[in-house]
Amino acid sequence: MTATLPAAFADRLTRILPADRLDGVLASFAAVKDVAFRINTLKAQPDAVLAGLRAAGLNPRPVAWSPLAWVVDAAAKRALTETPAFYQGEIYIQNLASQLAPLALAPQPGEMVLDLAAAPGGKTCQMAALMGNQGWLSAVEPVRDRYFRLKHNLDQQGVSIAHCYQKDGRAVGALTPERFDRVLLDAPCSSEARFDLNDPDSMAHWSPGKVREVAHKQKRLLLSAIHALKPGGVLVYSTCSFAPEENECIVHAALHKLGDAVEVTPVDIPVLHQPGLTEWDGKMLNPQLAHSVRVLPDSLVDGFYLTRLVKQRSTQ
Ligand SMILES: C[S@@+](CC[C@H](N)C(=O)[O-])C[C@H]1O[C@@H](n2cnc3c(N)ncnc32)[C@H](O)[C@@H]1O
Repeated sequence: MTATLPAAFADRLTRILPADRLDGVLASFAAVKDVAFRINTLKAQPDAVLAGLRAAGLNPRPVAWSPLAWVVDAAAKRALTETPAFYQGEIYIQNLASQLAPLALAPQPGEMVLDLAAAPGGKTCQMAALMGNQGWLSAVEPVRDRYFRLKHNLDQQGVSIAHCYQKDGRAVGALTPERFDRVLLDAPCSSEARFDLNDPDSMAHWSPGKVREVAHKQKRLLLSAIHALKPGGVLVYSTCSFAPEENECIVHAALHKLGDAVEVTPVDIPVLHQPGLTEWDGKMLNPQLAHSVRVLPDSLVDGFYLTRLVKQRSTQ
C-alpha cells in the first residue's frame, strides 16, 4: 500500500478530531474492513437466511445492537455475493454506519416518507422494511444511471411502497410542501469518511474546493427537505464526510434561517461516536449541534455524521 491521504485533508482532520481519536481514525483508512450486511425482512426470515449462509460455508457474526445486522470477514465478501440470499435480495451489503440513519429516523408503517437523495437505495430498502411495506415512500435521485440502479435495487429487495422520481431534490420542497411525516436526507458529499488507502481512486476527486461545492448544494437540499416535512415531522440529515462545512455548518445555516421552526433532538447511537462540533474556524455554531453525532470509523464501521431534526411549526 503506497497511497497517502491528501495533505490538506490530513491537516484538516487534526483540527476536526479530538487528539485522542486521531490515531484510531487514521488507522481506519488503512484497514481492510470486514463486510456488514442487513437481512431484508421483506423477502425472508432471518433464521432461514442465516441457515442458508452457514450451509454455503459462511460464518456470519451478529451485531449486538441490531438483530438484522451481521458481519462476515473481508475475505468472505466474494462468497457472500455468490449466495442465493444475495442475488435474491434477501440480504443487502450495507455498512453499519449507513444502517444507523434509517434507525434514527424510525419510519412507521402507514406513514408518508421521503428519501431525498436515494440511490443506490440501501437506506430506502431499509426504511421500507421498517415500514413493513405499508405507507408511501418517495425516493428521489437526479442522476440517470443511479436512478435506474435505485429502481432495480428496490425491485430486487421486494419494496412495493416506493415511488421513484428522477428529480433534483432542491426542487422537491416547493413541489410537495409539508407533505411528509419523515424525511431522510443522506446528502451527496465529499465522501471523506470512505477514503481507503487500499483504493487511491476513493480520494482522487477530493479537494477543499469540492467540499465548498457540495456544501453549497447540501444547504439548499436541507432547506428543501425541511419544507417538504409536515409540522411535527422528523428529519435525519446525514453524510459520510468529516468536514464541518458539510455537517454542522449546514444544519447551523438552516437553524439560523428558520429560527425555532426546527430543533435538533438527541439520538441514541450504539457505536463509537463524539458529539457534533459547536465551533468551527473560530465561529460559534448553534449549541443544539452538540446533539448531532459524529460516528468515528474503525476497522468495521465507516465514519458518518447524523443529525435528527424535529419540525416545530410550519415554514410556509
Ligand atoms: C450519499 S448518496 C445516497 C446513498 C443512499 N441514501 C443509500 O443509502 O443508498 C447521495 C445521492 O445523492 C444524489 N444527488 C446528487 N445531487 C442531488 C440532488 N441535487 N438532489 C438529490 N439527490 C442528489 C447522488 O447522485 C447520490 O446518489
